[in-house]
Amino acid sequence: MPKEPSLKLNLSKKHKLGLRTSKKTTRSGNAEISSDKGKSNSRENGPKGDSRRKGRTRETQSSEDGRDGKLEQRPLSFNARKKRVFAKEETGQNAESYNVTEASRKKALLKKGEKRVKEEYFSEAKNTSPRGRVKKEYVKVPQFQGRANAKEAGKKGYVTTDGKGTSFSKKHTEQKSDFRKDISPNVVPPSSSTKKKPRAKAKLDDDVEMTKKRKRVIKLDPYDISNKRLDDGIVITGITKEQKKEPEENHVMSKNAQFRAINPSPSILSFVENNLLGRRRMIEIKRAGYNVDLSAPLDNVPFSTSSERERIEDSIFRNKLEFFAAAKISSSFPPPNLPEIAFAGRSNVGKSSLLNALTRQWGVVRTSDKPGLTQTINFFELGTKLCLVDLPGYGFAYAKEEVKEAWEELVKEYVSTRAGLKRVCLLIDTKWGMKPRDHELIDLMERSQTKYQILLTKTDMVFPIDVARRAMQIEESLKENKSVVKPTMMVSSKSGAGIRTLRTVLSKIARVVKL
Ligand SMILES: Nc1nc2c(ncn2[C@@H]2O[C@H](COP(=O)(O)OP(=O)(O)OP(=O)(O)O)[C@@H](O)[C@H]2O)c(=O)[nH]1
Ligand SMILES: [Mg+2]
Repeated sequence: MPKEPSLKLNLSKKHKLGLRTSKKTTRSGNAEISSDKGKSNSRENGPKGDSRRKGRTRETQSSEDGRDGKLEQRPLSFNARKKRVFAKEETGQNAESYNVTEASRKKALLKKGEKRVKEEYFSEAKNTSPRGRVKKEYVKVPQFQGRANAKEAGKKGYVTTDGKGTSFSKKHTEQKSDFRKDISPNVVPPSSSTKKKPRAKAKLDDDVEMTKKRKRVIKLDPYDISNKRLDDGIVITGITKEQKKEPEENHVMSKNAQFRAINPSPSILSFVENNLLGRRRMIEIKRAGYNVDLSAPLDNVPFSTSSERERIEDSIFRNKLEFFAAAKISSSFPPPNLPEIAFAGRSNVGKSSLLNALTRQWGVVRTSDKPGLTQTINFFELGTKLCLVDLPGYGFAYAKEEVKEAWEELVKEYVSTRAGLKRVCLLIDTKWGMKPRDHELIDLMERSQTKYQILLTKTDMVFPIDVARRAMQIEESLKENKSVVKPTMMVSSKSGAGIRTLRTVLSKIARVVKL
């Protein structure tokens, strides 16, 4: 504090000296620029360069301090530089503390477009401001604005070190004009700075609010559905979760709405009810007289004894189911000695399970919950009357693309060329309905005039009304087809629903057909 009056005196003297002093400082400024140029590379080369820079900063300061011999020598820190930005821009008194000599020297340095010059310029501002009271008064409020300016400067390429950058020179032109204002004692009255303060404070408040908001957004995990605030529609990167989902949901909703709008025919509805198709409660099945302790309980005669249940109504299906051939290529197909009924459909739709359920010989045909288990065309004899053929599935399967394509080609060849093939049961998952691959196969069978019948599977997975709707939907879509055999069958290998009816339909084929 005692140094302050002497410093002011010194500055005013230099102000009067004017041109002579400025010439001197300009020369010294140039000399420093050239020395800086020599060091600029070393600055970029890691800690060694940094230590040199620090050393240089000390030297520069000490030489300048030597001029007035009053300021403390110490290395520049990043924070110190930032603070000095405010000291220069916002504080009138600080500006006054600049002398003209220093101003003209800085002007010359800034023209050279050196980043280092900027650093020094701010360091000078720090050094020329008396430590203590002044700093406390003026640094406090504008600090934020100064930081913002520093950030802005960074964005605009303020720190371009090539000396040619336009953004750099632009910024320095602004700095120059600001600097002139600062050195003029009339331009920055203390009242003007106090007028600016509320605005600065408002901006500061806004900034703080913005920072808070931003922080809140970052804290939210967009994939955390447990976070209720997300469901409330808080903006995440400009789009709410609800907005994001809207088109997709609309699409799904419209499909669902279409499905729900289907009115099944009375015959389909009564078939579903008579066969207890669809998802049913255990108590309902019990009340209807079925023995729920048995596998596939609905493949049963209601209120029957055990012996009655074991007696399959159609004699053909009482025969033993025997595997006799597997084919990976069409040349390995066995000779068509028996009428054949093939089971086709997408992978995992329940083809193999249905063969077991029809014959009540669980385990003869291998099944799996992993799509793609059946990879060859498997031929099963049912006595001497009928041949059941289990085809590999198409669509999604755990197999290589080329392998799946080969299966598909094999299936297509079989259904379109096989002599002795009397019917293809095309299995469709009730829940998912028909898919493009199913339509492909249907088109092929239409072209080759192969008789096919649609079988809805896994009916125990959906509500009875939806079983009826699906059957209605498929019948409507295949109204024009010639090779399709009606009605659409509905079954569940698990509950046994619809199995007895299917047996009756299929055994008729064996009886009617003669090879
Ligand atoms: N809930 C229910 N599950 C079934 C039904 N039929 C079959 N499944 C299950 O569906 C899965 C696939 O059955 P699979 O008979 O192996 O199906 P697939 O059509 O032969 O499959 P690929 O051989 O891969 O073409 C198995 O886990 C079965 O238990 C059914 O009617 N209801
Ligand atoms: Mg299978």
